[in-house]
Amino acid sequence: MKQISLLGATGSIGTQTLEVIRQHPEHFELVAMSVGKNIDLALKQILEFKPSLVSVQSKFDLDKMKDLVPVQTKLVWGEEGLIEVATSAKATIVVNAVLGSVGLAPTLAAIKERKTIAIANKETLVTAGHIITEYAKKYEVQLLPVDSEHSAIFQALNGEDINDVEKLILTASGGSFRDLKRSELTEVTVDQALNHPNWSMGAKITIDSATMMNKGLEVIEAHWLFDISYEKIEVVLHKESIIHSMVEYIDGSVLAQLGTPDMKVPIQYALTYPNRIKNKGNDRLKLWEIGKLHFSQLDFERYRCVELAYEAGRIGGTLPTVLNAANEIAVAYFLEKRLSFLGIETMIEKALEKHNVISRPSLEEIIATDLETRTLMHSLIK
Ligand SMILES: NC(=O)C1=CN([C@@H]2O[C@H](COP(=O)(O)OP(=O)(O)OC[C@H]3O[C@@H](n4cnc5c(N)ncnc54)[C@H](OP(=O)(O)O)[C@@H]3O)[C@@H](O)[C@H]2O)C=CC1
Ligand SMILES: CC(=O)[C@@H](O)[C@H](O)COP(=O)(O)O
Ligand SMILES: [Mn+2]
Repeated sequence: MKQISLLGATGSIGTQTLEVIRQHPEHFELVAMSVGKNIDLALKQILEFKPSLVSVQSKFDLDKMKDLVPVQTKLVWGEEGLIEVATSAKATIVVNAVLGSVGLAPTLAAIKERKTIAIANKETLVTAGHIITEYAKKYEVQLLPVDSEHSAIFQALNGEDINDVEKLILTASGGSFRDLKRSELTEVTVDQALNHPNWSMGAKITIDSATMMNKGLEVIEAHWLFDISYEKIEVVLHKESIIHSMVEYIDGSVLAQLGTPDMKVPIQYALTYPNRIKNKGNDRLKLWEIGKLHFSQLDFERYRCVELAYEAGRIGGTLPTVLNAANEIAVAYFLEKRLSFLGIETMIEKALEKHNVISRPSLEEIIATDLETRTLMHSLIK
């Protein structure tokens, strides 16, 4: 039995994690969880899973909920609440499915308590990958990828020496606008952007897929998770999202992980690792039904955000922090219809240009850079 603490229980990854737990009560128990603002869903989840600790984003919501939860459920709130959930003494594994760099502090706190981390929250690795991986090494904690591409690579690596790897090949669907030319992107709407061809996900990552910043963030995520240089990370367009990613070894062998686009598969693998258990609920891959798989080379001019992410990753220091924070703010403005689709990358590029990079930044410098970038973005966009 594994005791799970789940950050971001009300989100797309969070609810799918609960589905995996629901399907395997003999293997998993939810002991703690955090939510943001969706307290209606949170209350249902609390009544079903009976975690002993729950964090909500605001004190206001905590006060609204306190008479509605079982007496055994302790309620906490804010960043301290997230940290309390991430470090819950009852948990052995923390699933980080929260959105954005708010996931950084609880992840570090969980590592210090030697919890295994199943990490979906890529923004945390992008903003402070060197600190997370340094802590993980120091406290001998395993970071288990949940992101589909990184789970695929992790499975294809299967413990092989990273020095035997020629390159990692991340697959990219191309997102909602993959059939449009760059000149056709000027008028696209939020609703159109939210219509991902293959995956049903939270709003922010769906927009990231449309700009392909998602793939850029994933390149940086792969760099940190697998300790590999950017020169050895490649992106290939694969519109079916059936091959979730590949590892090319130095002898020319290429190992891929395939499956229907279903996040419950990598979530379950992270929870059962190093073992596998029967997946009771997913659609199995029937290649004869799909018939053909397509691949094409990435055009960096069409997908400018991927280029920006490679540049930020290669330069390193505080630049990935700026990339991530600028992207979080720009996407939020786009979702509020206060910034155009192409405005997202224009604003990110401005923030990157204005930044004086600090190399090997401390945690304090990362936090300060994140905040400064958010402030700058508000002033640039408003
Ligand atoms: N969705 C997917 O299929 C995939 C997602 N990922 C990554 O997983 C992470 C989560 O994505 P996804 O599930 O789509 O996102 P969602 O927006 O669906 O869910 C985000 C979760 O985080 C909570 N949350 C948001 N902001 C805060 C905050 N400031 N404080 C506390 N809690 C907060 C939300 O709470 P509430 O809703 O209650 O406000 C919700 O529970 C992201 O990093 C994403 O890139 C990676 C691969 C695939
Ligand atoms: C499910 C998942 O891992 C997402 O990150 C997905 O990869 C998005 O797809 P694209 O970024 O390839 O459109
Ligand atoms: Mn992914």
